[in-house]
Amino acid sequence: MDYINLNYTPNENDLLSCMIIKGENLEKLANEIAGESSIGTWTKVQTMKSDIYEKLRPKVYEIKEIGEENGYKVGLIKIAYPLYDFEINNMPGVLAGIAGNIFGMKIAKGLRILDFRFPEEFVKAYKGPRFGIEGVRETLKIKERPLLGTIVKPKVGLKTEEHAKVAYEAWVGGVDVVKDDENLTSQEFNKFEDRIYKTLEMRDKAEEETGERKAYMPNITAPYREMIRRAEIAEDAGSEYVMIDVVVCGFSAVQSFREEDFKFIIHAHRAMHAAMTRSKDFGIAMLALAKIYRLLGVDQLHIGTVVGKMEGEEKEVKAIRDEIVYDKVEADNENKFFNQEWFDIKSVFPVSSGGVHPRLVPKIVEILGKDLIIQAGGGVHGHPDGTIAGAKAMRAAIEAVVEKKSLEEKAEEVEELKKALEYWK
Ligand SMILES: O=C(O)[C@H](O)COP(=O)(O)O
Ligand SMILES: [Mg+2]
Repeated sequence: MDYINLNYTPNENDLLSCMIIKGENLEKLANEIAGESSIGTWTKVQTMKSDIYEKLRPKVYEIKEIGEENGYKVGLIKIAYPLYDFEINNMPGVLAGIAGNIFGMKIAKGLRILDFRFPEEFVKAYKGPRFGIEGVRETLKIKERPLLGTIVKPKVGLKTEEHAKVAYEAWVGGVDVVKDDENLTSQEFNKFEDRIYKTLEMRDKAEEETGERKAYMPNITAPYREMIRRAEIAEDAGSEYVMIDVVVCGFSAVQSFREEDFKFIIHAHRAMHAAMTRSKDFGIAMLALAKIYRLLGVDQLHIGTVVGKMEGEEKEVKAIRDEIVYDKVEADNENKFFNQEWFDIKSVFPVSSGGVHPRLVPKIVEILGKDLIIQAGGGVHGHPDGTIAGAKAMRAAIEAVVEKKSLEEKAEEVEELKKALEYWK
């Protein structure tokens, strides 16, 4: 079987995949990757028919040697798969092919998927976000400025009443959205059912007192049926949002959840993504995952901060932002390897979270723009004067950006910001 065809020009209906591979012989490796991810195996099989080969075989249409590492060749390859290979609206099934067995092949000394190009028919088979940036802004009645979020801290341990009180303080201090942390689910000390009602009660109180829209993002991460049960509780309690740890819950759960009848804004936390995205040798780039989550239909997705505590370089994080925000994305051959059209699929609100505090806000907005949800956990609840002061300081930092003032200038007006700037150098 030969899947190499360097003269092939991808058809607009092909699903394309781009990856960096490492091995002794790039052609041989690319050929095996193409086969293993579609119709091939390690040997010729008597059951293969010529029409299967004709209709379903992928084509490796680009192989570019880009270097050498530990005696192995490193190359960038592109593969085109005919859509006929797939059940197109079954994301787990599709990934079992194009991002399945191939990572474990002995012959591959490195294999990192950088990008996919999803063709029109494929894109249109998915729901995409229900709300997108526009819908979220409309719900929260915030037109232009970045949204301010916080994560209740400590991550786990607060009792339900304490959790609701911290949320309340964050809201009245100026936070728009309060979320559970990724590892808070329904522990003994803070049961989901109690937490959601008590926290939403506090949301209502904060809305009344501030005259602003406030929202809570309860984490419904759990085995799927329990996730649904918790979503029903969230619906009953009057939450606009649910939060899902999308990587650990899995592609099947995320796709299914979006296909349910709920009308929630879905906040996607990406806990565990780095197990797939961080290694330069093996894995899948966050950009490729982000495109998948946009198709599946999350409304908000953590993409990184560049300047905060989590790994993620400026160009990469910006490229991820482009892929989830814009309708048409052009390849830059550095992080984005394909032009991608999103047709009617809505945008996803990018979320910058992890190690954020007021001093970092101007830089984050400079890099990623105003269509952003800026979240700070430690950067709110770590303020020397507590949560309300921390929320005020973060909100003032966002206002400074909007008003085109320096943080120092704004700090002259807002004592809490001044203190935060002194505390977090
Ligand atoms: O879930 C998150 O995004 C993190 O918990 C952020 O927390 P931090 O602002 O304290 O880093
Ligand atoms: Mg967290």
